[in-house]
Amino acid sequence: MAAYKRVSESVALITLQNPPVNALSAAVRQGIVDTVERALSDPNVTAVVICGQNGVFCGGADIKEFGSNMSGPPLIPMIHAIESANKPVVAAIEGSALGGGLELALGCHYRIAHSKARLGLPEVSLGLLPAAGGSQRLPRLIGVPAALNLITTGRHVTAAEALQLGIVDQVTDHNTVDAAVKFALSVAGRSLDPRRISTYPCPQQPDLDALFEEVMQKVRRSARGAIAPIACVQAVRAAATLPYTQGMAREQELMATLFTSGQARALQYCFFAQRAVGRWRMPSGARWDTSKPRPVHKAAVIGLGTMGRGITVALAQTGLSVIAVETQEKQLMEAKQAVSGMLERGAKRRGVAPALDRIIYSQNIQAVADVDLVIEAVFEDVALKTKVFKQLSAVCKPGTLLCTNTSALDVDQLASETPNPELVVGMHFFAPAHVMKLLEVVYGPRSSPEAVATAMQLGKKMGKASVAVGNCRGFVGNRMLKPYVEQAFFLLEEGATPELVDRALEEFGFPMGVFTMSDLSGLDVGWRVRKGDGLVEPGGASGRSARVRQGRRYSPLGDLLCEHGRFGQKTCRGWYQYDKPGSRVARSDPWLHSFLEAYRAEHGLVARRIDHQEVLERCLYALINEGFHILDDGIAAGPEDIDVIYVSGYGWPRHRGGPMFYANMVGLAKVLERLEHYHQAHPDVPHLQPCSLLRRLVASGSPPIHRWGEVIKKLHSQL
Ligand SMILES: CC(C)(COP(=O)(O)OP(=O)(O)OC[C@H]1O[C@@H](n2cnc3c(N)ncnc32)[C@H](O)[C@@H]1OP(=O)(O)O)[C@@H](O)C(=O)NCCC(=O)NCCSC(=O)/C=C/CCCCCCCCCCCCC(=O)O
Repeated sequence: MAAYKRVSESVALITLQNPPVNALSAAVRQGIVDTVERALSDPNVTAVVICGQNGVFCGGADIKEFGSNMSGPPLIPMIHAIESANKPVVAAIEGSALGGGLELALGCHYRIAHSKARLGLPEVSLGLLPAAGGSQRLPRLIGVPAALNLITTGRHVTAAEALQLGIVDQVTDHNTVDAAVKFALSVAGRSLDPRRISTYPCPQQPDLDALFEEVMQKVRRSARGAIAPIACVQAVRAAATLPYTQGMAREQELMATLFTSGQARALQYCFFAQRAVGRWRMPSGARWDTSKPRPVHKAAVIGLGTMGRGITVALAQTGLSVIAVETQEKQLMEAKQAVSGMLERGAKRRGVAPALDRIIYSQNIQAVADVDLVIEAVFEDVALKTKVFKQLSAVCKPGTLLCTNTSALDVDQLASETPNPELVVGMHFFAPAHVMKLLEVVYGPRSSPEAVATAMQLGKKMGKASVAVGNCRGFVGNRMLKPYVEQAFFLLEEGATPELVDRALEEFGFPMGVFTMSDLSGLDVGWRVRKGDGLVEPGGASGRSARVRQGRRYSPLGDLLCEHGRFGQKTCRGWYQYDKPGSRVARSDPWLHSFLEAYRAEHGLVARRIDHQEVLERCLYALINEGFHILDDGIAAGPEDIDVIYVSGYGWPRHRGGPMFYANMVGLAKVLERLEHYHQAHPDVPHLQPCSLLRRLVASGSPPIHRWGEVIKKLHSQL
């Protein structure tokens, strides 16, 4: 809807009303059409101001409408009617002007923004392009290079940058609507011809072809198979080379392809999934809306290794006071230097002062006595972590939340070592912790809803995609990773190379394949875990038992590489070879290929031809199958939680929506059939045995993903 009011006698004030972000639903579009017509036909009105209620101009087209039959007036003629008006129309931009919201503003003759407003054309992140004239008007207004940057990245700009780019005409620190009304009165009666952006020629750009070629190459590289960024470049090219009307036709043509694409569905699902995980719930019935978080002003980090340093930076950048504790003096000094460096670099990038004075460093755990929350990030050793938790319980003031950053240990066990297990949760950050978006908040059977709410709120403040999950081995992300990596090892045994497996996964859209990832994170990490699980036998054992452990198929390949001192990038040798320690350039290693041949010969394995499809099906379906187990066990509340974890922390291509969404797109019956096929071929691999939830979903007619909850009978947990 849109409200209409006359202000200052001759200004028509149109207010978009669709909380919370005034999205351009059918009713809002109808409201705009009606009120603009009314203003233009009223002889007492000399100018028009369009604003949004509750301090938000407009969050763009209503994304919820995209999946349905769209009715109501279309955006393009509506914006055209505004641009062609014979009275000045001024957009008063507060809060956000995004997507269709900014396109609406670009149709206005003038734009006044509040200094705190953000503007952008983020359609690309929804698998679309700015198809209400945005791809044609923005380059005409600010030039091709700047428009390409905004439209292909979807980034939001501040009002100050928008002013600098020429997107807005004025920025105010005061009441935006008042400023816009005053401005509208001052320009009433002036010729509007120079203000209609669609009539502008696109600013001349030397060597246009070379520019588009360069941008297209860059976009293709970073898109990892996403089609919308490429369509965005093509649309801007149309703006730069064609008259406006033809450019608009091209914009529509490109949009028609994107609008119905699976990628757009996946990306729009991700948008809503990211918001849905904030509405967490636990098997006990505790929920986000009934659990009150505690205020956290002061936090502590225990252990300043790589993870502890990143967490310290993330907390300080969020505005908290931080006590950073490291008992080893040398390590403390190194950490102090590293943390300061990270804070300084981050502050420089964001144009703010570094938060150095928010951190107090100490060698003494007693220093954390008055903090509201502690994050323990000491070495991954259960005895050490237990000792730290006992010390913290004795030192901290009553009610302090105790969080562990463990990635593999049992959160319940640590909680049981404290007198107040209800105050214990896992906060599983991902390295580097100040950069990576994902945070798994792990609750145990005795974690209080208040503790979970506090950790979730802190994660949100830190700008993390925070997902509440139950406690189990590997939580959600690493638990699903295990069968994925396992399949990759088996594929090597059967005839694949690391290069082949990685290429298939990278073509699917992962930033790096499983073996490149393993080299980056260090092969010794998994080796240590497997040793702890009693799986490693020196020399890989021999005879029939060599490839069987604990009654199931096992590949000792990773262990054997570690025995050769091949730990990945840090040792210049792993699944690939590297020129220097830490180098990111993975080169094929003939040694590895000979090693694989010798290994197969020793174990009587005959290499066969393996294609990309098999790599994808075996690795991805095994991972997805584990996702179904996780849902069945009640460890994740819904498929959205799993998908947000994989998209935010494990490099799953966003335009494929996350593993559970992908399974839904492929078709659950197909995933089931392929798992059955592979399990028949490899009966000694339990991870390939289809999960009963997957069978139940298929038997229920494969409902759409938002209705899986009806089949996951009840949220129960193994806790
Ligand atoms: C920055 C925000 C605006 C606000 O952030 P914040 O304050 O943190 O709040 P959130 O939690 O994010 O959001 C609050 C709730 O609001 C919901 N929300 C937000 N934005 C929208 C929206 N645009 N539509 C619907 N709902 C929205 C959000 O989900 C929250 O609710 P809940 O918690 O989930 O219940 C931030 O929200 C934000 O960034 N929003 C998104 C901004 C954005 O991406 N905008 C672009 C939208 S796409 C667009 O505008 C496209 C325009 C082009 C024209 C489209 C024309 C379509 C028809 C063409 C058809 C042609 C093809 C024909 C095919 C054929 O031939 O058949």
